[in-house]
Amino acid sequence: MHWRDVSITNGPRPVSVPGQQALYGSTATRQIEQWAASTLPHHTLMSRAGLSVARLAQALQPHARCIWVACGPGNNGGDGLVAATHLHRGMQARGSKFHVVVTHLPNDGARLPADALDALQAARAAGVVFSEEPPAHFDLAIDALLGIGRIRPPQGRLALCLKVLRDSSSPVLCVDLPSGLDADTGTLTGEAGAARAGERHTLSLITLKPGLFTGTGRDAAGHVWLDDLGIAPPQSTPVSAWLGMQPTQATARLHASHKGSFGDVLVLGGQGIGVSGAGMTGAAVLAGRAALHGGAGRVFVGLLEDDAPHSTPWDPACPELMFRRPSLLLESDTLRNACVVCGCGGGTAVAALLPRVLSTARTLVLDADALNAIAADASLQTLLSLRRDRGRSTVLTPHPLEAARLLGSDTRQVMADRLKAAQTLADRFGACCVLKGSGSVVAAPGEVPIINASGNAALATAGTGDVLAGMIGSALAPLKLVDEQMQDRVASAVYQHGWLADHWHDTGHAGELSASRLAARVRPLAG
Ligand SMILES: NC(=O)C1=CN([C@@H]2O[C@H](COP(=O)(O)OP(=O)(O)OC[C@H]3O[C@@H](n4cnc5c(N)ncnc54)[C@H](OP(=O)(O)O)[C@@H]3O)[C@@H](O)[C@H]2O)[C@@H](O)CC1
Ligand SMILES: Nc1ncnc2c1ncn2[C@@H]1O[C@H](COP(=O)(O)OP(=O)(O)O)[C@@H](O)[C@H]1O
Ligand SMILES: [K+]
Repeated sequence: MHWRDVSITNGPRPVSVPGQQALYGSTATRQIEQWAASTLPHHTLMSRAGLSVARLAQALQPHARCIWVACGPGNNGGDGLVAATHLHRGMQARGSKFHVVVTHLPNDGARLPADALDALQAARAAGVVFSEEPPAHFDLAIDALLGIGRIRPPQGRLALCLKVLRDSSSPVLCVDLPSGLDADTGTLTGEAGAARAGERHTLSLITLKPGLFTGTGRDAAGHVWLDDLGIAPPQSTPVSAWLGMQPTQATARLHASHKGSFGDVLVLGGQGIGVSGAGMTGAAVLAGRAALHGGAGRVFVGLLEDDAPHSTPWDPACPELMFRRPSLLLESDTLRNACVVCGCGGGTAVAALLPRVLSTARTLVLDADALNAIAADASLQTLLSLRRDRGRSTVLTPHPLEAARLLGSDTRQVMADRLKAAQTLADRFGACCVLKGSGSVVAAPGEVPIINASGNAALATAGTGDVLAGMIGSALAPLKLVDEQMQDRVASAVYQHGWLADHWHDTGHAGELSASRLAARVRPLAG
């Protein structure tokens, strides 16, 4: 996601502050809204919301001649009507070439909410122009059709307006949420799909919502802005998720440190071409390189089903990697003491190692084929679930299909509620779970999940998940008692992974992003 800074002295601000931002789902937001409304004069929140929308619209398109405001049947539409009234007054003062057009879509036979009705009457009294149809051309559209209210599948004029908004090559400013986006899950209702054509902005009101940052939310929302409307959520309101935007700078290492200070990583994976005919050696090498660049003191790689048992594998681009036969590694202290990254390119061969790995490794990152093997074997699931009680730490790094296999569901169900899928896996297996994809979710047992704010589709290329597994391995390797710090530490690695993709072209001409180039850019995390 690219945050854009627009100069506004008060009101909305761009969401680009490092640290963790609280996200509140629709239920929590409604609680905050109702609590705030009960302490303020009637119509205050909608007045503030509409003014904020109008100001941001002006800042985004100061020279717009025609602004189309699409207003729905609820309070989101009310916000749009207040904004339209402010914009209309401003445009009127500039002359006859400038105008605002409102398309208002009340529900047949249903009453407008009181605030929205007031806003409609004020807009009419101010002389705002209403039209049944969107104008043929507009320089900016304001999407005030649907907000955090209940969403039904759109039909008729509502569906048509949504399509015009989603196809618009002119900028669109969404009020609170892109209409049709579920605030809690980031799934989008309606057939038109996420906008692809023009610039998109979303001004989130009172709270930031999880759905803006995961699943299809990021594409639908574009640049996200927040105006809290002067409301600080009460401490008692539970946070639904955190938006993870960790700093990535490494701190200087102490002079009096040695390679043992930074821990060992042991990568088990990379099945050779052997009997199956499908070689995936590179996956383990990528994880190993990432772990090394991520600051691990030593990195061992155990390749599975070695093709040429008497040859000595090595990585010419990264000769620091130490290759060992898995049979030796499984019997060594390294398995117990290192952070073990297991499964990258593990193929079918990894299943045989898992009983020993699950019972012995102190800290374990399970990726790819290790997850598939566990999904297919109830006894491995039991071993995994027992690890936490035995004082061992585990990270699962599934992409949505791997998550679906572990959950016994399908990818559609996982994507329908990514936060829930990640949290279910974390709670069920007593492990930290990174559900990968746009807006990766980092969940831990009994903790509020973190949605990662960095990364983009340049990462959708083979091997970047192996790099992430290695990065998490090096992030956890130096820690002794990791459980308390685990989720934040893992989230920092996930953030750096995405950050590197977001800043790929900042430092010269490195060519397009590939997994091996990505691994080479990894740096040790702070702390
Ligand atoms: N209250 C406050 O203090 C503040 C509120 N604020 C603003 O209010 C927004 C929440 O307002 P809201 O609760 O009215 O929900 P919103 O999403 O606007 O409308 C839901 C309506 O849409 C309708 N509908 C849904 N699908 C449909 C379909 N397919 N076809 C047709 N109709 C459909 C649905 O109809 P129903 O299903 O109930 O029949 C219902 O009537 C929030 O996002 C923020 O922008 C801010 O101003 C801050 C202060
Ligand atoms: N569109 C995207 N936006 C953000 N991150 C993405 C996107 N596509 C892929 N990624 C990230 O790239 C990595 C891909 O991992 P994975 O699917 O396991 O690939 P592989 O198995 O090829 O390594 C994950 O960290 C994922 O979150
Ligand atoms: K909206």
